Amino acid sequence: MAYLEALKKEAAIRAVQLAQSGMHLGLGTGSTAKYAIEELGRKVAAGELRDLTCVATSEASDALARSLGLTVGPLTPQPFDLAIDGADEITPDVDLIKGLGGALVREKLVEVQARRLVIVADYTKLVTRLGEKAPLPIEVLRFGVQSTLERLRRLGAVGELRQAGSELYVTDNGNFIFDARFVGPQGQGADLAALERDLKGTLGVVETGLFLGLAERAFVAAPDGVQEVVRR
Ligand SMILES: O=C[C@H](O)[C@H](O)[C@H](O)COP(=O)(O)O
Repeated sequence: MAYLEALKKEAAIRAVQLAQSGMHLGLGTGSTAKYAIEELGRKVAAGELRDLTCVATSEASDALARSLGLTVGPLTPQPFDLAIDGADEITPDVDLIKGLGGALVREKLVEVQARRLVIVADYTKLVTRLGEKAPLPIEVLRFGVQSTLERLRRLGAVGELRQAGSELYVTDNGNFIFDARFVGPQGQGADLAALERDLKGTLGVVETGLFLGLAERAFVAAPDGVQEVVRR
């Protein structure tokens, strides 16, 4: 475990090398993005980076960044320079599943506005096809959730509402997360862009953890070094 943590940190440090003084940055969420925020904090404290402004993708990342002296503000409509975030699955085209940390909605809101979205991860996140290892997190409204789940089941989704101990997990936005796998025509090999459209068109669905065509590259740390996976 400690070894994987070292790899995650190594990937994060590589990505933070892309940050320059004066940039407006998107801060990701999760155990790997945390290392990137810590490295940004370290560089700001050491005077290696100046005049950064940041927007965070979760309450946790916002609090961490502020505790390290980073300037964090709200998401405004202007595009920004660089977002650094983790992922749960990464394909060779840098398509992603995100959201096992529960932050998928704010991550997507922030990261669609980034000129560059750079992913940081360890090698266990690499897959050939999305859905190989991870479920697809789908954020759903609490109101009428069983009706929403029924609509999702009709699209071929099977899964569970995420738990946090004995309670249902609640996102920063006050919603639930359905961790879905897909059977039937929407299963392995499905047209993921079409699946995304179907899911987004489902009443009660707020957002999905499919991040297709958004990331520019991923820094993926493996025992033999950090590999860069670049979108083709
Ligand atoms: O909602 C959480 C995010 O999408 C995370 O970036 C993702 O789950 C990866 O997290 P970790 O780096 O902890 O594996």
